[in-house]
Amino acid sequence: MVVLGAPSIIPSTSATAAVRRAEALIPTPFGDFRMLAYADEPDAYAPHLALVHPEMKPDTEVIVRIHSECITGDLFGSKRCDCGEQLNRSMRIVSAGKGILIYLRQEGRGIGIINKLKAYQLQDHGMDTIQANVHLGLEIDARHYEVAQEMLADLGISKIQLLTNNPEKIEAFENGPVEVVRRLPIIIDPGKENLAYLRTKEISMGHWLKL
Ligand SMILES: Nc1nc2c(ncn2[C@@H]2O[C@H](COP(=O)(O)OP(=O)(O)OP(=O)(O)O)[C@@H](O)[C@H]2O)c(=O)[nH]1
Ligand SMILES: [Zn+2]
Repeated sequence: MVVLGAPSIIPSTSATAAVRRAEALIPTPFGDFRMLAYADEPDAYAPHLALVHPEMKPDTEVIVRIHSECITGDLFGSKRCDCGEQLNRSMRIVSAGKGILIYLRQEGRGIGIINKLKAYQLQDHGMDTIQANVHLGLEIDARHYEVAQEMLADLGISKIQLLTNNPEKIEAFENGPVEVVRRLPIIIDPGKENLAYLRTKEISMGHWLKL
């Protein structure tokens, strides 16, 4: 018999702003994961998600990807960015390494899908990804990573190997409850549609891309 609301197989160790609200097994082409939803409100529409390998061991240096929502790239395969390919590759790496993928609901570097589409339109008229956000009166990058650290702490994790090319993500972990012991690059070969975007990330945002 399935008992709804049964105790989690992954113990919860904290209850901060990101409260674990629900979880279930999700079989994917990359393997099985437990999907856990974290939110302030019990029935929040867009909770942050953790995809946890069923054999993840919290007392090891867990391989972690912190992925920011990109509906255009992740869901529809847009070639304007590298997000969809990064997501697929991350799931493969995380599955093989018995790690965790955290999916943060901060679409468009935190400005939301409506503003991201407006920014894309400006980019189609010659601005780069930074200039477009500035033109709209928005932050270049409005993302935060505290919630990801809270989720990792909730899962009992204190040391991670972080899959990223973004120096700000590494800095965000300094002095926090979770230590990044190693950075693992996740570089996607550029295509003609995203080369300029990736170059801007490398040159103006300091991403470690070696293009
Ligand atoms: N505002 C804005 N957001 C974008 C644009 N292209 C992608 N994004 C968003 O950028 C976020 C992904 O950021 P990236 O800079 O690709 O990667 P990252 O997460 O910072 O770094 P990595 O860990 O190395 O992948 C997602 O939330 C996307 O929706 C754009 O042109 N404008
Ligand atoms: Zn994207």
